[in-house]
Amino acid sequence: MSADVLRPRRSVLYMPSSNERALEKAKSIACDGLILDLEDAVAPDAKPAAREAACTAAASGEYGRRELTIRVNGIGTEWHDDDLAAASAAGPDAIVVPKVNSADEVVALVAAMEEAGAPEHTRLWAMIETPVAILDVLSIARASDRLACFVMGTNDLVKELYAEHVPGRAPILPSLHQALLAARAAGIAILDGVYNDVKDTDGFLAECRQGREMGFDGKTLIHPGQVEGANTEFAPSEAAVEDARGLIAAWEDGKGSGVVTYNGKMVENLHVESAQRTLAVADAIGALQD
Ligand SMILES: CC(C)(COP(=O)(O)OP(=O)(O)OC[C@H]1O[C@@H](n2cnc3c(N)ncnc32)[C@H](O)[C@@H]1OP(=O)(O)O)[C@@H](O)C(=O)NCCC(=O)NCCSC(=O)C[C@H](O)C(=O)O
Ligand SMILES: [Mg+2]
Repeated sequence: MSADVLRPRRSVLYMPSSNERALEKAKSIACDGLILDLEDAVAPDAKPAAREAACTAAASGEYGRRELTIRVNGIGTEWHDDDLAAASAAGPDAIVVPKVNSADEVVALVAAMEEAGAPEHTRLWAMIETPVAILDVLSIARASDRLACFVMGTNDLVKELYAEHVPGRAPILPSLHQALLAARAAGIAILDGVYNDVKDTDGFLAECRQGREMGFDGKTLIHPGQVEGANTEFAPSEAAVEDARGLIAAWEDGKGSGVVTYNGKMVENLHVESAQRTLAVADAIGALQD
């Protein structure tokens, strides 16, 4: 397991880069990552100033352990090229590109980042939020070593499918699973989409739990009030850590046999590997400092 794959991404908060107060506040929010937005959350008139603010923030080194990313405007928009060039030069941890639709687009994005002088540590994160992306998601996931993460854009996906936002998300589960399969096959991280109702804590926590059970690494968020819940739901619980330790101990006690039981359940090598991953994730979270 590489360090990058294990980097905690339980809570990744979007914020409009045009909102100076929010950019300042973010320095003390306990999220694992930030997406400084230049796209949907920023009005057309405010985009040039927002671009400058995001790039200044990314270059400032003032966001501590938080993984700092900039979401540029989409390919083909009037702002995209300038956003990508400026963000590349600023050197955030990643550049998030909305509505990525093909492997060719990934290759072209990486070439443009390199041409604009993006430092090696600046990765590409691709938003998966259209039907065409879902239908070609494995080739997108495998298009470049610089692509480190998928971010689900569930609002755009619901819109494009003519679907509806419903509890349990049945209309988009096949798409979410398809993207998860591709991310895991390619060995990259994947973040769940946002929960729009910032006042509905129960609904938000239920959706976090669902995302974690499906296999997402974390959730994208739109409000600071969602951070604590995501941090808790996407971290292994104390019980899960204890269970993982017990399972590994039972396996080691029965060394030599291909299968043992723990708490009455069959344990094989693959369960041991899952338990080791749980402990590695818990350790990576435990090592975080503010
Ligand atoms: C959703 C909001 C518009 C709500 O704003 P507001 O009503 O002002 O919230 P509060 O009054 O509760 O705010 C309390 C304080 O917290 C700060 N704040 C609020 N949101 C953020 C944030 N995201 N990051 C940092 N700080 C934040 C406020 O400034 C208040 O601070 P203070 O004044 O000091 O008390 C608002 O939360 C918001 O704008 N959220 C982000 C929206 C956004 O970025 N949208 C775009 C990304 S989502 C998307 O596009 C998904 C995808 O593409 C898809 O297709 O699904
Ligand atoms: Mg979107």
